[in-house]
Amino acid sequence: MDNGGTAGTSAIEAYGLGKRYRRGWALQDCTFRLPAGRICGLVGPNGSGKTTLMGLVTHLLKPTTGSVRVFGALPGSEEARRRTAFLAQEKPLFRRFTVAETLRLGRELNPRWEQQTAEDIVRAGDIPLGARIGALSGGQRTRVAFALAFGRRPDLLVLDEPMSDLDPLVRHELTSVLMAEAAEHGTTVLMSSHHLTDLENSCDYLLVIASGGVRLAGEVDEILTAHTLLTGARTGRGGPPRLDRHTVVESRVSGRQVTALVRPDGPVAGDWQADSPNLEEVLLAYLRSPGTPPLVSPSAQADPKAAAA
Ligand SMILES: Nc1ncnc2c1ncn2[C@@H]1O[C@H](COP(=O)(O)OP(=O)(O)OP(=O)(O)O)[C@@H](O)[C@H]1O
Repeated sequence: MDNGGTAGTSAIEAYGLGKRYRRGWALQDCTFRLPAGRICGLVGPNGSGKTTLMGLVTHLLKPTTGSVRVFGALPGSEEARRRTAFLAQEKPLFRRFTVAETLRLGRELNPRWEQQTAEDIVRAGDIPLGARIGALSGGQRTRVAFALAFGRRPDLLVLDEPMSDLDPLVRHELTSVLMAEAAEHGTTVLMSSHHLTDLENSCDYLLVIASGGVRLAGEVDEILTAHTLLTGARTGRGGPPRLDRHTVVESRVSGRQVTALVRPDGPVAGDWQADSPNLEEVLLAYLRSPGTPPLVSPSAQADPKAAAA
């Protein structure tokens, strides 16, 4: 992958980041690092602060506590604005504009605009440039919004549930567009979604937030290999021994069978069948078990100096 000379650098570095509204905290003590060039899924229950975090990264919101940097710059700075594109859930496009007029506006507003990239994305969806935005389907509108975002040639693309209103086929197709464009240009993507299978198919990095901050952060492969799915019998001779040594993320009993997702600390003894979990199993276990100690892999650990530089 071409990282555009950004390999090893941080796209986002957040330290103790928090946002409080009158009614209370929307995001608290959020500390993580997103290395440049990654496609990162942002996961959390409703109301856990995903949109708030994206607002802080894109300078739509100001933090109450802590700090955040985008490629080392303050989100409100000229550099961070130039390098960041944000696609909000509502995808604000002018319904009366044609697709061509929409792209022309993108060109006029953005010095780094790449007309060819934007047009290619639109054409690949067989959308006529003369069509009015208001006459497009939801999937076609999302494609035009993607074209606008990628046409800006951002180094960081922030997407708030970009596929939420699309059917599975269009979601699958636009996920491929997103991955191909990001890989070609070395774009870092931070994308919130509740579709865990979509994330499994597109993301190589993961950030899970829930009340109280970051629950999981790091490379998908690292996160998966840190966990084991154990299955054993609940009672009787040879039943599975206790798992005290290990971090038990979640343990469920179904009939006489026990299933446990654990972060093993050394070999697991006893009468367990051990399997590798998939990403959906890990994510669901963490979302259901907010008390589990967080797992932040070394590449996702923020440096307080870099986050506040
Ligand atoms: N402008 C605001 N004023 C007051 N409270 C707000 C505001 N925006 C968000 N909140 C509150 O902050 C919390 C986090 O909201 P946020 O939209 O960031 O969550 P989310 O994870 O994106 O949720 P969802 O998955 O439902 O989109 C919620 O309790 C929400 O009610």
